Amino acid sequence: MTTTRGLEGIVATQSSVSSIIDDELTYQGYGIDDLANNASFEEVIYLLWNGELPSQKELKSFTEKLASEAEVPEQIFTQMKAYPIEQVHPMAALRTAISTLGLFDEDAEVMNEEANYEKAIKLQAKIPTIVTGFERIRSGKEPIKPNKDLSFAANFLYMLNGETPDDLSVEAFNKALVLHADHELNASTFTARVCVATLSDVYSGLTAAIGALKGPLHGGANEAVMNMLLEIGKPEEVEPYLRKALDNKEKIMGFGHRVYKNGDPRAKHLRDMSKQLTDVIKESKWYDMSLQIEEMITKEKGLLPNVDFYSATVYHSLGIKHDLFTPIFAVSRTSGWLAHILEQYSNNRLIRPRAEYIGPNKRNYVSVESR
Ligand SMILES: CC(=O)SCCNC(=O)CCNC(=O)[C@H](O)C(C)(C)COP(=O)(O)OP(=O)(O)OC[C@H]1O[C@@H](n2cnc3c(N)ncnc32)[C@H](O)[C@@H]1OP(=O)(O)O
Ligand SMILES: O=C([O-])CC(=O)C(=O)O
Repeated sequence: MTTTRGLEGIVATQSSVSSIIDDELTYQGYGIDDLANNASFEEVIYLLWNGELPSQKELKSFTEKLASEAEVPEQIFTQMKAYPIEQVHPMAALRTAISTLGLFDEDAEVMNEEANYEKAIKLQAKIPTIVTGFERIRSGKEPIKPNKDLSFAANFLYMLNGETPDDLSVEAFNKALVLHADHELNASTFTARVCVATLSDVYSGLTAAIGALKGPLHGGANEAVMNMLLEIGKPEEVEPYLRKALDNKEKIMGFGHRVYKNGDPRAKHLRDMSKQLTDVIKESKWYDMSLQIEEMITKEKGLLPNVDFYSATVYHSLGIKHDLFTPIFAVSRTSGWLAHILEQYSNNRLIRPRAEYIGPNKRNYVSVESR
């Protein structure tokens, strides 16, 4: 038996949802640059789940269906109000809320293609309401009901802040959602597939995926990037901070990638948005510091920024609290997780690899009195 640490390079499944070939990312064959520059997030969800971009008519009815499912059972919010809210990370709250949501779906255990697609719609529609509702509750405010007349991106910002967002914010947020929607067999998507490959239900798959995204080596890195920038504080501190971190062999959040060795194709879009948005809020120092960090880490370690690096300053510029960055990643990635869950069900086989045993040799039990 040979083991491959972290399953690096192992091809564990076939998928038509998204591909990374020669450092190029596509969703169902459409290049990420094309989608990021042109598509609405609603179109991307439809594409990931159906394999084709929607016609105008299909998009209209899909968008209406999503909007009609956006409210959540009041009990979700009642339960949140009972959490020890000041110690609860929003990703932990989201993980619990998605699991709880399953309790209120009478079809949670129904296992057929149509029922699973319906559950996908419900989950994608409700996750923004949950994330924003939690933020409102912990800020001592009431959750805001979804507005059916707004796009997915605009409605998220509206439910978060209680105001109709400006066009630039909506455009930037929509682009961020498109860029984060899917990414082949990343750790959280693999987690979702492993879970549902036991023929467990969609809610379990999504709950498992959220747990995997939460960690700082994966989706949690975007919050960690902002924490690093805050800790550094000002441009002149970048060099000494990084020098110390590198000397201590610390990981620099937002850099490196298991698959991309020549750079993450999503990063340039986020870098451009970060420049534009930090200028708008007159806090260009965050962008300048990010560039400085990029230059030094690339020069000294040969590492390039991943999707999490510049998304941090994009979300910060949109006035979003830093511990909501990863839940926002989850709102977007739910579309990809669900596409993979539906694909897994459609051609399922239990996922069960082997472990190379490195424990003690076989030995005999010794009774507790003789130990
Ligand atoms: C959406 C996403 O999930 S994107 C990734 C988000 N995560 C991060 O940004 C966290 C920081 N980055 C990392 O920890 C890693 O680059 C990962 C987890 C993304 C990829 O990890 P792996 O493919 O396992 O690479 P691994 O951690 O083995 O790194 C290889 C070498 O590069 C170094 N390295 C990799 N990333 C970094 C980093 N961000 N900072 C400093 N050194 C790094 C490692 O220390 C290691 O060096 P060594 O060979 O001297 O021990
Ligand atoms: O693919 C990965 O390993 C991590 C990543 O970039 C993502 O999930 O978007």
